[in-house]
Amino acid sequence: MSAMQGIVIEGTGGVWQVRTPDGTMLPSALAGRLKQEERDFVKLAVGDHVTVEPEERGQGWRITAIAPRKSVLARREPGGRYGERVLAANVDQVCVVFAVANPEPHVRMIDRFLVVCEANDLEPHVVLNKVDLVADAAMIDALAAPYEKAGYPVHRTSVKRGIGLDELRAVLHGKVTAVAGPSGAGKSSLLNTLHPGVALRTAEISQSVNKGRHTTVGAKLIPLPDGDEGYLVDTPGLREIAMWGLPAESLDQCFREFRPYLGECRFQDCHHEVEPQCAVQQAVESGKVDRGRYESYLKLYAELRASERPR
Ligand SMILES: Nc1nc2c(ncn2[C@@H]2O[C@H](COP(=O)(O)OP(=O)(O)OP(=O)(O)O)[C@@H](O)[C@H]2O)c(=O)[nH]1
Ligand SMILES: [Zn+2]
Repeated sequence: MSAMQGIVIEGTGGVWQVRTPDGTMLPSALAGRLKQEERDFVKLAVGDHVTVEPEERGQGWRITAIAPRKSVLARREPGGRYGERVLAANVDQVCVVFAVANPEPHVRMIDRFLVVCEANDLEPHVVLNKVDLVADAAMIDALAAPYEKAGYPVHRTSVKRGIGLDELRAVLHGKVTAVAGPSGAGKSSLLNTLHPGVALRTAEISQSVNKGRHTTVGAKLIPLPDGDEGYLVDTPGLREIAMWGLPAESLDQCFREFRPYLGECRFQDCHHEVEPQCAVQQAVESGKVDRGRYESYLKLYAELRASERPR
């Protein structure tokens, strides 16, 4: 047998499960040469695309090459002292799932999570679930509007009535997707309806910017069944990626709809708070940027600044 290509879907105790395109699982160990080259920031992670070769003796496989990553889901350490801890590589997108009712959606929390996605270069999809619980479609449209206006895809779904499920299935198809959202939003129900048998340890979104927990997170990739070629990222702690280490100064970049105005402010180091001739504030005044989104920015900016102050 010769070299094969695959994707790392799980790792425990130095044994990595590499899945080939036909679904075969190859238990593999990192080749000695790669181990030596390995530094904190290039550690093998689930989602890595690798080349494996059969061991000369025995039945195992050796990982002999790691392809360059196109994205990294990482937890930045406060102050950046220990570099990043990579939870998963090559994650394509995040489905941020909220219920339109029961529990009530918390829009500031949606904004917070979109910032986390932007900071990690992950493509967010907003999923508004339980649309069966709100009879007034205009209310749902009002909830979706700021996100649609900012350029995010918004999907309206109901597990109960079977609304929007084909659309969401198409979003997951062929992609590596992380799913996040508050408890009770219907994440498990959605995934189980789309792909029966798929179970995730989904995570609640942390209310606080920097209040992450130092627990160990073993992420896994779950192949979607039925030859779908997509994967779900299973991590019990998406809260771990929070916004640790995100400099307050780069928060404005994480509000996608602000970007056309950045650099247009009078002051180069404008925080878009109270400064005169601020292009972002002007965009809010003229209705080009949603005021609620801007208020989220102000709140998160203040939080990030507070956490940067020396103790
Ligand atoms: N009416 C209605 N109820 C739903 C819908 N989707 C899920 N539910 C219900 O909402 C409750 C919570 O759903 P879960 O799928 O457990 O929510 P979750 O987001 O996985 O929650 P955690 O596991 O706590 O993170 C369950 O009682 C579901 O039956 C929906 O589209 N409409
Ligand atoms: Zn400004």
